[in-house]
This record gives sequence, C-alpha cells and structure tokens, in this order.
Amino acid sequence: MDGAWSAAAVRRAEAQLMAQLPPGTLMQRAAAGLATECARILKRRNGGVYGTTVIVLAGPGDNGGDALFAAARLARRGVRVFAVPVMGERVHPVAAAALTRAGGRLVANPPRHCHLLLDGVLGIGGRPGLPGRAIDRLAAIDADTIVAVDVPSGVDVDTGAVPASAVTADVTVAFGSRKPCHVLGRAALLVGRLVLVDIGLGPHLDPHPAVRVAGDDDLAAWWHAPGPDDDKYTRGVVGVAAGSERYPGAAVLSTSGALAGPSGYVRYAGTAAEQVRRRHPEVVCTQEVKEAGRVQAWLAGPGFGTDEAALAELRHVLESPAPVVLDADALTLIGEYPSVLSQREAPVVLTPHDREYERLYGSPPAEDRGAAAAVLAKRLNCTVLLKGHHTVVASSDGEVWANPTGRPQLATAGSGDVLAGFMASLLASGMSGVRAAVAAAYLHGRAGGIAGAGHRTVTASDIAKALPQAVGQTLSAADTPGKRR
Ligand SMILES: NC(=O)C1=CN([C@@H]2O[C@H](COP(=O)(O)OP(=O)(O)OC[C@H]3O[C@@H](n4cnc5c(N)ncnc54)[C@H](OP(=O)(O)O)[C@@H]3O)[C@@H](O)[C@H]2O)[C@@H](O)CC1
Ligand SMILES: Nc1ncnc2c1ncn2[C@@H]1O[C@H](COP(=O)(O)OP(=O)(O)O)[C@@H](O)[C@H]1O
Ligand SMILES: [K+]
Repeated sequence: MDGAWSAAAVRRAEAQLMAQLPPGTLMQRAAAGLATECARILKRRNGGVYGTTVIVLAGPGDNGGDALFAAARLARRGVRVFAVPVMGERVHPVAAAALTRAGGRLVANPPRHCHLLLDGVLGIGGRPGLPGRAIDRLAAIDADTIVAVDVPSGVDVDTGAVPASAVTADVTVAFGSRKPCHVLGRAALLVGRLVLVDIGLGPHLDPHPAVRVAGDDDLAAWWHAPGPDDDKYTRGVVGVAAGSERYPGAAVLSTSGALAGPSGYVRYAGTAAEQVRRRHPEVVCTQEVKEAGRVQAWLAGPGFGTDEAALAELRHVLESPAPVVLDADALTLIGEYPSVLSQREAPVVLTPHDREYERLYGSPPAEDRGAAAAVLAKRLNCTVLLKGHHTVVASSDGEVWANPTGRPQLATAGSGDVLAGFMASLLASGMSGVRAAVAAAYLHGRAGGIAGAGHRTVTASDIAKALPQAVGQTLSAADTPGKRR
C-alpha cells in the first residue's frame, strides 16, 4: 500500500531526517531530482538541454529554493534561466545566489516564451490561492511545459480542494512522498504526470498515511483465488437485486459486473429476469429477493425504481445477514427512509455520486472529498465509495483511500452498475467492505483503460467485458497472484 501524507506529517519526517544530515542536504536532493526530470523533459521535446529557455516563478520559501537550486543546475548545462520573484523581492537567498553564480538571472520581466516553466511559487507551506504577480506571470508566459515543484501552487495541499487560483501543471515533481492534493479532488487534476523523487524520507513517515492508495500488490494480496477444494458455493454466491420493467439494462449490466468477479455463482432477483437469462445463461434468476436463496453478498439498487415494491425488496435484502452494496435507487430510498439501515449489523457499502451523496447527507460533498466521504461513512456506519474522477473510499472509522486508476471514459451510462455488481462479487468472495470498494474502483478504472485503449470510445458493456483482463493484468503484475481460500 502506498499513500499520501499531510504537510504536517511530511514536516515531522523531514525534521527527523534532517537531524541526521548536514544542513541543506534535503534541498539539494530535491533540487537534483527536479533538475534531472527537467533535463529529461527538455531533451525529449527539444533534442537537448543546451540553449533552451527556462523561467522560474519563485516564491519566498523553500519551494522557491528548490526551484532556484534546480535552475542553477540547469544553467550550468547551458540553459538560459530567468527567475521571477513573485512575492515582492523575497526569494530564498542562498538559492538565488547559487543561480546567479551559475549564470542565471533574476528579472522582473522574463521573455514571453520558454521551453519549460518551473512553478516554485508555493509548496507544502502554501495556503490556497496564488499571489497576484504569479497569476499575471502565468497568464503572460507561453510555456511549452509547466513543471510544478512538489505541488501545483495554489492548491490546498492536505485536502485537494482548489478554492482559488492555482497552477495547472503538465508534470509535478514531488519530494519524499505524495501529498493528498496529488490524489484527491480538483487539485489532482492540476498535477499532470506525477514524478516522485526519493529524498530518503520513507523510513521516517508515519506508517498511517492521511490517504491510502492501493497498488497491484494490495489487490493480489486481497484477491481470493479458488483452491482445489473450492466449489461454486464456497467461492461465494452473489445476489443481484436490480433492474425493473422500465430499466432492464441495469440488471443486465450489474450481473455482467458480478460475473467478472471472483465469486462462483450469481443469482438475480427481479423483474428483468428474462433479459438477464437471455444475455447471461450462467445467472440463476428469480422474480423476488425472497425466492433467491442464500447468498454471501447482495447488490441492491441499479435501475430498481423507488416505489413501494422497490422499498419492500430493499428491506428484504437488508434483512439478510450478508454484506450489501447499495447503489443508485437504493441510495435514494435510504435517503428517504434512513431507518431501514438502522437495524443492520452486517457490512454495507454505499456508492453515491455527488447528487446521491446530497440525498443521503443533506448537502453536496465538500471540496475536501476525503472528509466528505468519511463524515457520511461515520454517520451511517457504512463504507462509502464517493464516485468521481478520483473516486474516494472511506470507512466508518475514518480510513480514506483514493483510487489511482480512474479516467473520464468511465463516465458513461451504466458504468456504475457494472462497478456495483463487480464489487458485490468481491464482497461475496470474502473481502471486507473497504477492500471490496477499493479493489472494485481500481479494477473498474483499469478495465476502462483497456476498453478505451487507442482512444476507442467506451460503453458500460465494454468495461464489463474488459474486467477479466484488468483482473489478469493486475494479478500478473503483482508478486503473489491471489491467496488461496
Ligand atoms: N518537507 C521536506 O521534506 C522538504 C521540503 N522541501 C521544499 O520545501 C517546501 C516547503 O517550503 P516552506 O515551508 O518554506 O513553504 P513554501 O511552500 O515554500 O511557502 C511558504 C511561504 O509562502 C508564503 N505563503 C504561503 N501561502 C501563500 C499564499 N497563498 N500567497 C502568498 N504567500 C503565501 C508564506 O508566507 P507567510 O505564511 O509567512 O505569510 C511563506 O513565506 C516543500 O514544498 C518543498 O518544495 C525540500 O526542499 C526538501 C525536503
Ligand atoms: N469525470 C470522470 N472521470 C473519471 N471517472 C468518472 C468521471 N465521472 C464519472 N466517473 C466514474 O464513472 C462511473 C459512473 O457511475 P454512475 O454515475 O453510477 O453511472 P450510472 O448510474 O450510469 O451507472 C463511476 O465509477 C465514476 O467514478
Ligand atoms: K509549487
């Protein structure tokens, strides 16, 4: 598991590490990594480093210091460097002196065009928003590539909110660890490609990051691969209560998602049985939840309707002792009748998008999406998967995960039905609610990437078809592909 650490946690780790090193060592490590990445970009785009132009927007703190030291390294390789102080004349004095010694210039009016612009305005000491001069300069300079130093300046580092103006980077070179703004909220959209520079902070970071980020190895460790003694029941039976006469497609798509998961048996209960049977002969269909028999996890809600009959079916699902995923219309029903959740002891995962969140919580999610998911999870004592370009998962005890695999192609009708069905299958196979939500978002995102490779357009059915390959790629990439049950 990887993660993102708050500015305060990074500073604590930095203090421990600095106590063991000569002064300035960490800044030189950061600057060296930054200069290397900039040189790589300049070479790729211009065939070489010598003779290119770099402009530095330099703030008053160490973030500006990193940028100026890196620029000094580039100036020594023949880059024309212009550094612009953006907070009065305040710049890191030692770094500014190093830059001028290397042949770079501190100027008020830089050229209009540059090959690379280094955003060293604000780092983890920054409050959200940009100083006026930085905004003016950004608007006036035409840069081929914008590289943010540590974080895109102007974002809220700890939450990923962007309440005021901020830099939009092509590449962000982060030091020591990710910060929440790299993986959450609107800030994550301003990061561009993220490059992590190791400055030796790892062993000093708190073992519990502010935001967790899953990787292939986590997925493989959580995955239940079938063993020789398994049968279709022991692999977990998943029940899908979805679809209606009006929306039979939701039933088909959510069962498609369920079939792509690790459970051994998919049951469907609802009025779209005929359509499901036709499309998926392997699904066992009944008209009602009560007739469906035992399952190890339920999904309820996609295309379900919100009438009396749907509410009655939802109550039957919630009476079951199995874990449950509630999506779409089930979330609307929970918003209207919150008491139906109150007797529930087995795990529940809720999968709202922003409008569904508002129905459940009473107001739209805050810009701090990690906190938004966590407060709802705590209030309803459930796991919450808050959908979006960077989907967030929160447990009722405040653990927050950010999904690294999302992509806009996933925003297609029925995509959420596939996600929910797949998640229910993970739950039925024995994964915890949080892991099932994290793993489903991860593999759903990856399936979207496979389905949309080569700029292909993507439908929800394409995502469902790509899920088995997403599973295969993920488990094959990890050291140990799945544990035996
Ligand atoms: N931690 C590590 O391991 C390492 C960290 N390193 C680097 O240090 C960076 C952090 O540096 P930092 O602490 O000096 O803070 P930084 O972000 O440069 O700015 C603070 C200054 O900006 C000002 N200011 C703030 N907000 C503002 C606003 N909205 N608009 C205008 N001004 C604003 C603020 O003013 P004040 O609060 O005093 O009013 C203060 O003067 C970090 O991101 C990384 O690049 C690496 O070198 C090595 C290892
Ligand atoms: N801009 C976006 N970028 C990336 N993923 C997105 C974006 N918008 C939506 N998604 C993802 O697409 C899926 C849409 O789900 P949902 O809104 O429930 O669709 P539906 O109800 O049509 O099935 C979710 O997994 C969500 O995280
Ligand atoms: K920055």
